[in-house]
Amino acid sequence: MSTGLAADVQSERGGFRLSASLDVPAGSVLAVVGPNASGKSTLLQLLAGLLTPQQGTVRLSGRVLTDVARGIQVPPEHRGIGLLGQDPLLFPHLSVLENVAFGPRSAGAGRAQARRTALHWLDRVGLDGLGARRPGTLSGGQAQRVALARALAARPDVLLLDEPLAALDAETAPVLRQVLAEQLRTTGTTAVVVSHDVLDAALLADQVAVLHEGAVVEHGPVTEVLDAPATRFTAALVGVALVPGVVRAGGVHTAWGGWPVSAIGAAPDQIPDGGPCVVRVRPAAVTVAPAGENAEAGVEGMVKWLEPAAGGVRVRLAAKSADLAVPGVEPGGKGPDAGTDLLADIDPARVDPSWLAPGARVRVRLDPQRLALRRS
Ligand SMILES: Nc1ncnc2c1ncn2[C@@H]1O[C@H](COP(=O)(O)OP(=O)(O)OP(=O)(O)O)[C@@H](O)[C@H]1O
Repeated sequence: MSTGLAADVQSERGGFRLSASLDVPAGSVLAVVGPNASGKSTLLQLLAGLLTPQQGTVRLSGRVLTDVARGIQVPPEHRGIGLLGQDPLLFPHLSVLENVAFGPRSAGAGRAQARRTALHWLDRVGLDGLGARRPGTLSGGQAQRVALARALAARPDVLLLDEPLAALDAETAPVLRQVLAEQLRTTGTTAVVVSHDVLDAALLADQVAVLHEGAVVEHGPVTEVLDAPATRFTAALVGVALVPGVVRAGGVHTAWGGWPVSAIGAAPDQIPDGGPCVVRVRPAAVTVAPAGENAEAGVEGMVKWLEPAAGGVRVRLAAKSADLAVPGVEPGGKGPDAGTDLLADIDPARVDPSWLAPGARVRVRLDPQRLALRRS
């Protein structure tokens, strides 16, 4: 049966407070994304019934699973909720096949039927032929795949997945992401997927909730939230910079340069003259060159650090000099991506430590056509 999950919970454990309200409509997938220690696993434990909140309720299709005020806490095994945690927790004394057949058997399937179901799921996760092995003989990634097959084979009303692809290598993760996406879609399973990879949210989920320090800071359809992050936390997760600026006399002024409002690709209708604004800058809008090159174009910035990125190197840039500051513009809020830092992607062929290294001064140019503007 397809079901919907609704929770409104407040929890405190070891000095960490979580307060979250979410609604996962029947048959839809919610991605919960956020940095380390933001409370993602805690939230799943509260939904699964492994943890009791200090206050709040959890309901599944109108059935009360948790209601602190009424003293109701349905135990995990009676919730109709399957949890695949970061630790695969396979039964060590059972074979791989028996592990996967466990759910169907518990749900009343006969031995032969449960075996067929288990073989099907082992095949789907690319582990056919390993059914007779014991979990102790598997690699970490293989064990994670068995755990995924076991979770899928049990066909719970709601599936909670905590970083289901984290232990998998770069070749296996996309294959299993696809298996998972297909399974969730074709069975209409209601699911909550925790990840700090926004790709999981983009490919698996309908809705996304962004957690930061135990609070939901953004919640909405995946395409909207990831395309136009409203908070710096979400922007940091999707690799977009939110640069503060001010609109004056039809122009936008930021620490990274100024442009006529009309030149900006996606501009809102009305920002009053003198009004603060936020310019959304994707890495693709940023060009970086050695400091001496094209001195007339762009502004100077400083390389903070470099990291590998898909198809190149991602650079974090700081607007270092004081003369880049825009008078009257608040330099930025709090958080991991506060301030005027930019991200840029550089083709690996152009990466040369003689000009591109932490601390180096570089020339930075933004393409106004690729920027988006909104009120602050
Ligand atoms: N059993 C526990 N007892 C006390 N505090 C805990 C316990 N488990 C987690 N915490 C704390 O709760 C906070 C949130 O942890 P949680 O595991 O929910 O975060 P997360 O977003 O899932 O992180 P990660 O991405 O690193 O898995 C952290 O500060 C953590 O130290």
